[in-house]
Amino acid sequence: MSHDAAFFAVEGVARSFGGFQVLADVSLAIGQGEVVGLLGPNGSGKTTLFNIATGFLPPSAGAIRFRGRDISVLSVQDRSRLGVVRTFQTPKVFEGLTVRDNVALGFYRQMRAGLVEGLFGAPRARREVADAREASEPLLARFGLKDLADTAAARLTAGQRRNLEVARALAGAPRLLMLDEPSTGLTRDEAVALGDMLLDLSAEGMTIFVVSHDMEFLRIVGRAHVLYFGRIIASGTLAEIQADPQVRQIYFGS
Ligand SMILES: Nc1ncnc2c1ncn2[C@@H]1O[C@H](COP(=O)(O)OP(=O)(O)OP(=O)(O)O)[C@@H](O)[C@H]1O
Repeated sequence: MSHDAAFFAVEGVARSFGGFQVLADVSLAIGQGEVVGLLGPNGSGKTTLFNIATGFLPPSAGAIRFRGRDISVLSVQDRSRLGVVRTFQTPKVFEGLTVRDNVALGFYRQMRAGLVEGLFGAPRARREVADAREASEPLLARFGLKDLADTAAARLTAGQRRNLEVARALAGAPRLLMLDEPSTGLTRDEAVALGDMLLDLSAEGMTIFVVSHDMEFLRIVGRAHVLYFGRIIASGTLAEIQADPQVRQIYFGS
């Protein structure tokens, strides 16, 4: 698969909170179709980098480029419309809505008008709601959620919630799928199943950027970067990173 280095790029990103520098001059690039990991100990700045990449936080310096365009000033919604879609460390689902409607909401950005209104009864949006629910069915099936489609999301297990969150993200037709600690809270079997699912998506051409410190889960990445105190200290294949003396020292403690 050919990798276009300009597909997604973090360029010289820095971020401070108060006087505390959390990210310092971070640059990395992801080619179209790649699966790239971001590792690092707790507090090294991984989630902050994700928040900056997706528009939840502005950087203090630097830029985010997507498909050649500087998207740094765009809102979360505008980035999502362009295809930069993320999941969260703690899955964000609408507890009171059914599993099906949680996935249906993921189709919202592709709709002309008020899916949210439609879910709450405005007649003019009902057609779109019906369409979104129908479009959700293949994703529900793919993520093993078909039998739970009419269940309130609040009743799901941690693994099911994670699958639901990823299914909803996919409903947004991402070009770049960003996952923050996706194996957290999953059993080993669930993590393996989710990793296999992401490999399938990658084989279909999806570009994936994943934060994780779960080395078994990270088998899915082609390359990874290691953050330490807000700087990238190593980049390469997982094997290269695992063999890096500095990474071994700070990350594995040996
Ligand atoms: N809004 C904020 N205000 C102040 N400090 C913050 C804020 N967000 C993050 N930080 C600090 O920035 C540092 C990096 O946090 P971040 O969550 O990005 O790290 P992380 O690598 O994702 O860690 P973890 O694996 O624990 O999630 C931490 O010291 C954190 O306390």
